[in-house]
Amino acid sequence: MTQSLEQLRGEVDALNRQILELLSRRGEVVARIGQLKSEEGQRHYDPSREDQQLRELVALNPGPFSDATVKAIFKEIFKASLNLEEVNDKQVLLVSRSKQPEDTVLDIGKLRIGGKAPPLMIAGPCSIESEEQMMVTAAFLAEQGVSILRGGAFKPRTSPYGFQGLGPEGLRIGKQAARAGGQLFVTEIMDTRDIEIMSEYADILQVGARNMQNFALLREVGRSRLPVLLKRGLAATVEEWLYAAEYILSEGNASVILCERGIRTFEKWTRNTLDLSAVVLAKQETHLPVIVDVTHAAGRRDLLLPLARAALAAGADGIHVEVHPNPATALSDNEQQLDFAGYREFAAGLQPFLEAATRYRQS
Ligand SMILES: C=C(O[C@@H]1C=C(C(=O)O)C=C[C@H]1O)C(=O)O
Repeated sequence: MTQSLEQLRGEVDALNRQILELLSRRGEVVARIGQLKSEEGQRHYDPSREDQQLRELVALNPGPFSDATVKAIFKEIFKASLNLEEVNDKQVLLVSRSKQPEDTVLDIGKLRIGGKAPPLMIAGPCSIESEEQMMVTAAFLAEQGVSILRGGAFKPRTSPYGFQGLGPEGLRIGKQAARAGGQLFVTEIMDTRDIEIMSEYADILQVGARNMQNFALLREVGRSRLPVLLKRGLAATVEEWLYAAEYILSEGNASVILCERGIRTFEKWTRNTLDLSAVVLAKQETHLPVIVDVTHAAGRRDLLLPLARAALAAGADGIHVEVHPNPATALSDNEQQLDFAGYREFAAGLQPFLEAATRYRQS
């Protein structure tokens, strides 16, 4: 019996349709497996399960394809399935753009952060040291148009013997100074037990780099209704950073600002390495505002301005920089904070870039 080419091709087409239908059904089942694994916090990739299937398929292989070919084809199917599981997993993240395509814009007091809003400046000393220090700084920064005053009352110090901050008294001073300067006050929370007192004084809660994966703290600030500034951990991948933000959103607090502050690398000439691709990625993958802390990224004053310019060009929604009336006498980070003259110069050098970024964002 001779069959025409056309007939045989017709048969192949029908088989293709069956294979496609089976593959699609398989994809749906795999996606369900993926969902279960996500819920249980399990890894998606499971080589022993893949191996078990390959063995069974080889044992059943009737030919004409060789065992190696069957294995290669199925490995492709496993790879595609794994992609499907992971894509589905990403899509359910509340922080992701696929969940919310439009930018999150935070309205805090009179301030807007994110979206098309002009990039803003967050500045102030590393630690709150005295009322005078904060009042003078707030007044100077207000005159410079800085809308958010920073200052730590609880300090995460490498050594337990380092200055640990003024605590509640520092919070009171920080808020008083910010109000005098017409600014919002952002300060770091380190302990879940401080949430009440923090809520009394802070306009924005900062979760510091060292606490980025303090999951209890993330959940606690997630249950609060205050905006949260979430710094990226010293050695955190972008994925870990975004999952940290997810903890906060998953508790019902959608007011999160991401802050890239440099990561640890082998480089010694800077304190940390500013990861601008993380800024771009975070802007692309999430709908949250992203700011850049140039002080901690560089750890040296001479790099602050070029890095801040680069951050704005990369799409940052704001710049965070440390300013102290007299850095030489500061109780922490005295190598890297700017004095007032330094800030003036920094702000003047950044101004054209801020204006360009503002125009670009509104175009
Ligand atoms: C679907 C699963 O997840 C992944 C995909 C597999 C597949 O496509 O068969 C097998 C193992 C995992 O790498 C699973 O674990 O069953």
